[in-house]
Amino acid sequence: MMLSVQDLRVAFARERGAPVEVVHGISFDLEKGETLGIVGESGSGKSVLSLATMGLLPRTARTSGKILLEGEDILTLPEKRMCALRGRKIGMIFQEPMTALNPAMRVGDQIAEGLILHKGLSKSAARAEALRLLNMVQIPRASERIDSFPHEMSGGQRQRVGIAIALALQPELLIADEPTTALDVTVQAEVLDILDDLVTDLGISLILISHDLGVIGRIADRTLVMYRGDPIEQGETARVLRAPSHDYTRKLISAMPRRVRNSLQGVQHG
Ligand SMILES: Nc1ncnc2c1ncn2[C@@H]1O[C@H](COP(=O)(O)OP(=O)(O)OP(=O)(O)O)[C@@H](O)[C@H]1O
Repeated sequence: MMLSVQDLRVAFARERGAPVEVVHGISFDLEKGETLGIVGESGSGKSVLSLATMGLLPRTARTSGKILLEGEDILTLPEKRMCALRGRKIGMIFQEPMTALNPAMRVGDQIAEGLILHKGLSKSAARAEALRLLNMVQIPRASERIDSFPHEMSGGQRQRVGIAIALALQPELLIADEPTTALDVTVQAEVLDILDDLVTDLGISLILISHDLGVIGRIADRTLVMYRGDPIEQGETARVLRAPSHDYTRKLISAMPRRVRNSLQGVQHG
């Protein structure tokens, strides 16, 4: 088992009064090579859950339950050990690649940086690896683009660079928080397909977080639906889409464009 979250609760301390609980007892398991989609509206606790998994909750957070990463409980690990896991075992892909990338540094150098720092690669070996990664995320003319600055690339290409950076240290678990929300719909599909292929090829486990069930439905094996901090439904994505057991899930499904809904539910249409 890659990740096992067991009855996770997160509350935030306030200056006055009792802490406010925002995640109310979430449990799920994630196998190696599996993609779990977490869907829910704004404020449902998706980001708090992903920060908890990265060991990045603010000091005001109070937690209970367990987040076992290959058996080690992230909630009780010393910061030093957590730092070692972050990046190495767990990679993160962010919503807006422009804010995650350094605008003043060539993309190849940004990918190489982690390899030199954490893996002890020489400059030239790191550059060669950066080029391999850029090809892997299907950046066209990668040998030229390696020397581009982020602003010289399209949004979709920047997000691919973000994926390359996350993959550089060969993590076993990737967390992608709204990775395509900032992109055009056609580019969204491309980036999701690349992510899906990589996860399959490399045998990585992926947590894909989105408010959009259309995004989740495209690549997630299993889906967890969250509503105001509660896990209200969880199961195989195909089952959740075809036979949702909760009204809120039905609402999310009917909010999708019909064409997307039909294709995800496997409905034939002309
Ligand atoms: N540092 C914090 N201190 C206090 N409350 C917080 C903190 N971070 C998040 N919350 C609260 O936790 C709840 C869940 O927030 P979270 O960001 O996880 O939602 P989300 O589902 O990721 O929403 P979005 O899609 O808008 O990012 C919200 O009510 C939010 O106000």
